[in-house]
Amino acid sequence: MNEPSANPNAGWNFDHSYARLPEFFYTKQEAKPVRAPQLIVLNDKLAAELGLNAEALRSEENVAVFAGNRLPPGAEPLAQAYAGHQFGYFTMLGDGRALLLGEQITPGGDRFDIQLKGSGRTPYSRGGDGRAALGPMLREYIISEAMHALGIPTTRSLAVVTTGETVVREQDLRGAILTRVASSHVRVGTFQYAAQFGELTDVRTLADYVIQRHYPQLAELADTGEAGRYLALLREAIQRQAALIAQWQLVGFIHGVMNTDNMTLSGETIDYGPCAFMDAYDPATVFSSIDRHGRYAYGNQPSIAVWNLSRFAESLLPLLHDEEEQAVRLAEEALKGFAGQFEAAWLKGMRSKLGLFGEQAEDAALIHDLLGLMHQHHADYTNTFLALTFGRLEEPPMAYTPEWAEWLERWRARLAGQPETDDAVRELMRRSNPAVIPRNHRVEEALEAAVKREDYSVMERLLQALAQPFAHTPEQADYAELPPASDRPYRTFCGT
Ligand SMILES: Nc1ncnc2c1ncn2[C@@H]1O[C@H](COP(=O)(O)OP(=O)(O)OP(=O)(O)O)[C@@H](O)[C@H]1O
Repeated sequence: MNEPSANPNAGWNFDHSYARLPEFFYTKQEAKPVRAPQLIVLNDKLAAELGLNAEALRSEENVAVFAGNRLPPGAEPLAQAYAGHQFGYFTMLGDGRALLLGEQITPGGDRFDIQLKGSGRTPYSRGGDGRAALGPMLREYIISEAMHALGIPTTRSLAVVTTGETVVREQDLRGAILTRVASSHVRVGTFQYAAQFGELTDVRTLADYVIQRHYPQLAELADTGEAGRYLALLREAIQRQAALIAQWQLVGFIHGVMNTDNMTLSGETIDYGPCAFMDAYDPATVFSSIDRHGRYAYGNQPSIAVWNLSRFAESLLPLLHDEEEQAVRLAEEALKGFAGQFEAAWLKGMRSKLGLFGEQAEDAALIHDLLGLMHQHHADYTNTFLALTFGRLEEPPMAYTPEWAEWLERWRARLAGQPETDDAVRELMRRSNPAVIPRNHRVEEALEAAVKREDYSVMERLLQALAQPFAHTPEQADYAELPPASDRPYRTFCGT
C-alpha cells in the first residue's frame, strides 16, 4: 500500500518544512488503507488556487490519495504532536486521526499544509479508532468554506471521500476522510507540548519556525527583551486572534470548542466540531452539547481567546526575558493589548454593518443598544442587519416597540449627519451583512440528505449559496428563513 504512483498530472508539489523540525514534533506515519474510497465532494476552485488539476484529482488514483490508499508523489506523511487544555484541563494530544501529507507549494509560491483527517490510528490516537464519520466531515467542509467566503481566516476543505467502511459511534456511521488545507497546523497546543515535554531549545526552534512561516518580518529582530522577536511573535499572535474573534462575533459564529489545541498560530479558524451560527441574538448561546457550563458561549469567546493566549505566553516565557519577573511583565502587557485590539476591530465591523462612516463617540452606545434590543426581543442576528440594510422595516425583525422606534430614529439621525449618499451607505451595508450564513437547520438538512439518502444535491445548493454571501441574489432569500420554532433553542450534536 501507499505506493507513490498517483497521477503525476494532478500537480502535487510538496515541500516538508515541518518534517525538517526535530522528530520530537511528529511521528512519521502512513495512512491505513480503506476498503472502497468514493469521492463525495471536491473543491474545484481551491484546487486551482493550490495549482492542482481538478479533473486529475477526480481520477481513481487521486481519489485513492484522498483516502490515504496511495501517496501522491513527494508526500512524506506524518502525525503532528501537540498538547492542549481541553475545557481547562491540560492533556497530551497530537494528530490521533490525521496525517500531514506535506506542504503544497502553489504556483504563486505560497505554502499550504495538506492534511487527511480521519485517516486512521497514529501513536497519538489514545483509545480512538483514528476515523471520522461522513456527517461531521461534510459539516467541516461546508462551514469552513462558508467562513472563507465570509472573508474570515480559516482552514479550508479540498475534498471529502467516503471510505466504504463503517465507523462505530453511538450508532454505525459511514466512514469518511476530509482533505484539509491550512496555512499551517501549528497550534497554541504545539507550544504547550514543547514547553511541557521538551527542552527550551525545542520551544525556541518551534518559535523560530513559526516566525519564518507566518511572521517572516520578525526574523531579523533580536533574541530576547522588549525588542526581541519572541515578544513580537506573542504580540502578533494576539493581534491576529483579536482580529479573528472580532470577525467571528460580527457574523454570529460560535466555535464551540475553543480549546488551546484549536487555536492556530496562523490566525486561522480550525476544527469545526460542534460549531454553529447564532440565530436569535443571545450572548449566552452555546452549541456544544458537552459544554455544560457555557465556557465557550458566544459572549465568552473574546475572554477565552485571552485565556488561550495566556497559555501561549506561558510557553514562551523563558524566551521573552532572562529574568522571569521581567518576562511575566512583558507577557502581561502584551496580553492586555487584546481587549483594545478586539474592541477596535469589532467596532469597525459593527459600524460597517450599520452603514456608519467615520467614528463618533456615541456609536458604541448606538450599537450596544441595538444588541440589547435584539437580545430582549430574541431578534434574529443576521436578519436584523439584513432588514436594516434593505429598509425592510415594515416587517420589523422584532416587536415594534417604542424603544425600537426610538433606536431607529437615532440610527437615522446618525446616518443623516454623515456626508455619504444613501447608495454608499447601502453598499457598505450590503458588503458587511451576509445574505446567507450556514444556519444550523439548513446544514443539518443537507447532511441528512447526504448521509441518509446519498442525495448530495441539497448540500451542493447550500454550498453555492454560501459561496457568495454578499451577493444578495433572490435565490439566497430562501436561506434567510429561520428554523421552525420547535427547533429552538437547539444544540448541535457533538459527533466526530
Ligand atoms: N476517532 C478518533 N481517533 C483517534 N483520535 C481522535 C479521534 N477523534 C479525535 N481524536 C483526537 O482527539 C483530540 C481532540 O479531538 P478534536 O475532535 O478536538 O480534534 P479533531 O477534530 O480530531 O482534530 P483537529 O483539531 O485537527 O480538527 C485530537 O488529538 C484528535 O486527534
